[in-house]
Amino acid sequence: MLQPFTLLVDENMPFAPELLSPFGQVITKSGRELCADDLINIDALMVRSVTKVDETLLAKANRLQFVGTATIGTDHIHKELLAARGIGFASAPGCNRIAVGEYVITSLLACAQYRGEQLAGKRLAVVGSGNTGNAVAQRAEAVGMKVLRYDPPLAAKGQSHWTFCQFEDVLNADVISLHVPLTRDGEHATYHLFDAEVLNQLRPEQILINACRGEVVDNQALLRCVQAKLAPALIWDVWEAEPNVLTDLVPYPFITTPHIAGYSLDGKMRGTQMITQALCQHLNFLYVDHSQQFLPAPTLSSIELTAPIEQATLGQLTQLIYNVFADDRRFRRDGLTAIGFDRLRKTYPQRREFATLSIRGVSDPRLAALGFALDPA
Ligand SMILES: NC(=O)C1=CN([C@@H]2O[C@H](COP(=O)(O)OP(=O)(O)OC[C@H]3O[C@@H](n4cnc5c(N)ncnc54)[C@H](O)[C@@H]3O)[C@@H](O)[C@H]2O)C=CC1
Ligand SMILES: O=C(O)C(=O)[C@H](O)COP(=O)(O)O
Repeated sequence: MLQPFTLLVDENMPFAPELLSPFGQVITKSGRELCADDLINIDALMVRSVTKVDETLLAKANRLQFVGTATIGTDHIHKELLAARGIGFASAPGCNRIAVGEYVITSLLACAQYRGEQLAGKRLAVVGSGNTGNAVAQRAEAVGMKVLRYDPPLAAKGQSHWTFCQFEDVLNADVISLHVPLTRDGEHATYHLFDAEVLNQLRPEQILINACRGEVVDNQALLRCVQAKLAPALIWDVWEAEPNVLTDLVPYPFITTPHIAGYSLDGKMRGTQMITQALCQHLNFLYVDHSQQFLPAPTLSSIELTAPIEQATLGQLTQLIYNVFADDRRFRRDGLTAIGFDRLRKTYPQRREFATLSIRGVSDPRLAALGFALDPA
């Protein structure tokens, strides 16, 4: 008897059943709990970052022909293994870049307001000038910051129009925002790129943001710095060894969250849509994009501004759409155990991107650069 095409999908992948059911039977399961037996008679596997796709997971995969991850990062995927076994693979580059940009700028504006500082004129160093780093750079420039880019692999290619800075310049920037993939080998490995030696050169007046991967910063070394009151202000979304966070470090950041910087509903939808499209290509099917019809209308879609825009106004606007302090509170209260951490991510409230808010009454280009929609009426 002909077996139906069967897809195994992480249950924490919004809109996956809607988009993937035309291909065959969709089975959903907790991505953290997937094991080799689950892969028996599975044709396509769709994961998120919490599933390690390696020899162990694929040990009994007798029919697997495609793996998709609805994420930007791919450090959880043994890509060489997939290639060696002739299994197609796709990730979702850039899917949640806007969400990361919005997380960083919202947190940064809040931090600056709290410290009574103006961001305009300050230097922000983006470490990793790819999709998320550039989303942050665009928003930082929108609020008047001077952006420095540090990206040796890209600089070595010599094809970019950016000017790149040295690591020393990064260490002297007012704000340092990390946006590199987690890599453990090679000349530009990022594992503990910010180790004790680097962290010890930073100062409390600075702000250090990690919204890429926890292992890029030595968390124990960072803890020693904060305990010695020598660390920069921290905006902290990712942790070494998630979902087991270094709880001693949690009280210190200005804002801290359970790896949700990229968790806009729009970004998650883009991730699902991109791997659906890639599966279509793999199967030589014609792809028609129906994804937008599943996104709900935003709760707040329009607002009128009546006064000139100051930094405080920008901060208020960003928090109107993205309440980062609510994420921070929930994490500190409920996210410090592995179960709590995963539960917060699984039950993450609906968060929309700034583009869903249309602003009337002013035509300030900063608003468009931050991602808001401008209504000329
Ligand atoms: N917290 C969250 O929710 C999210 C985290 N991420 C993480 O952020 C990472 C970056 O994402 P994208 O910007 O979209 O990736 P990307 O691939 O577009 O850009 C990464 C850039 O980092 C550069 N790079 C690599 N090694 C470097 C090094 N040693 N020093 C400086 N630059 C280096 C690369 O040349 C590249 O230009 C992802 O790999 C993922 O792990 C991504 C999305 C959401
Ligand atoms: O896209 C990435 O890379 C990320 O870090 C995702 O936002 C992580 O989300 P999950 O896959 O862990 O749900």
